[in-house]
Amino acid sequence: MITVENLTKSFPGEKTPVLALRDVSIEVSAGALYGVLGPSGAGKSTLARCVALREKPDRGTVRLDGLNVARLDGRRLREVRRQVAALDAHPPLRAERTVAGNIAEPLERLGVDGPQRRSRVGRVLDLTGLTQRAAQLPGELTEGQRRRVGLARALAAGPAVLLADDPTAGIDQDDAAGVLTVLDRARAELGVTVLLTTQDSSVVRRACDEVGVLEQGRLVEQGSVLGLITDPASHTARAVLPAIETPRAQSARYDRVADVVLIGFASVGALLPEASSRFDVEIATIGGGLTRVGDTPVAHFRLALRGTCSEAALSWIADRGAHVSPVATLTCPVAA
Ligand SMILES: Nc1ncnc2c1ncn2[C@@H]1O[C@H](COP(=O)(O)OP(=O)(O)OP(=O)(O)O)[C@@H](O)[C@H]1O
Repeated sequence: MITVENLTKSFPGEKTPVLALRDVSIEVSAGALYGVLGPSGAGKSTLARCVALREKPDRGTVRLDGLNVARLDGRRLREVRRQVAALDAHPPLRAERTVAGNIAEPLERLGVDGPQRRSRVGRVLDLTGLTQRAAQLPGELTEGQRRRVGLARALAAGPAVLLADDPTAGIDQDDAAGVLTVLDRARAELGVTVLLTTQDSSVVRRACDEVGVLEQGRLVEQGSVLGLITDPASHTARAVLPAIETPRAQSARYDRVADVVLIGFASVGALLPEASSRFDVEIATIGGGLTRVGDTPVAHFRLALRGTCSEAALSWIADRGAHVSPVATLTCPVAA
């Protein structure tokens, strides 16, 4: 578990210091995939560097499994550093060494013996989908494959925490999906706690179970992604859910209009048809759409209902766990 408390970090600026982090506190559960989401300059890399012990904060504490890292002495600090791996955007791979050799390098430096080294390299090659590439040289790989070699290197020594600063930057959608799959497998199969930073909300939607949103060095929101999207006004919901772009006039022809967030197979597939037949109301979807958050189907729809029991149908939908926000309907001007 990573606990960051009241972290503040500034850098010297031209006239006044640049406040990169302002009193930021986050909590990353053990084994979670936590995404720090924010625009360029929000302080994401600075936060990742402070957690990776590569940067010293002005104020505040970083605890790894409850241990305040600032209080550790030389030997203990080196041990803790070994538990925290950081993925570089452009991993420094040795051109003359094979993929397997590059992955083995950090283990060689740690003095891990031959058989153990081979077994660990084999495991992370498999985890990163690079087994077939083990004997190739970095120059023969795509950028996405090189990024996965970097991940394999970072994971080889068996860290407890992996910090991935913008892991999908500069690679195409397919390569990005490959990198996110590896991060998910690292968490699921090796129990690694992953903290990634990104400007791309689709990375949070596809891969993260927890999120912290940074804006101008401040944490404006954090929590589980599925929890935060139940409030359509949250930063996470606005970044992750399909947008509703329905002209208001379209609502006028209905008795009730509401925006709903439906989470999970059961509610997305069955709730609306059941409400329609139970209450004998017509339910039309006049905006929004479907997406997936991780593996979970999620809908953000604008529903328009017609029928005397429209209100009761909406209450029934809400009682079954959907998040319903009524939308005011326009009344049509009546011609004189
Ligand atoms: N070493 C440094 N010296 C001076 N200013 C810095 C330094 N590192 C970061 N900053 C400043 O701190 C602020 C936060 O930068 P940071 O790189 O953490 O943001 P970011 O959210 O990671 O941005 P990006 O997504 O573009 O990487 C920015 O204003 C940046 O210019």
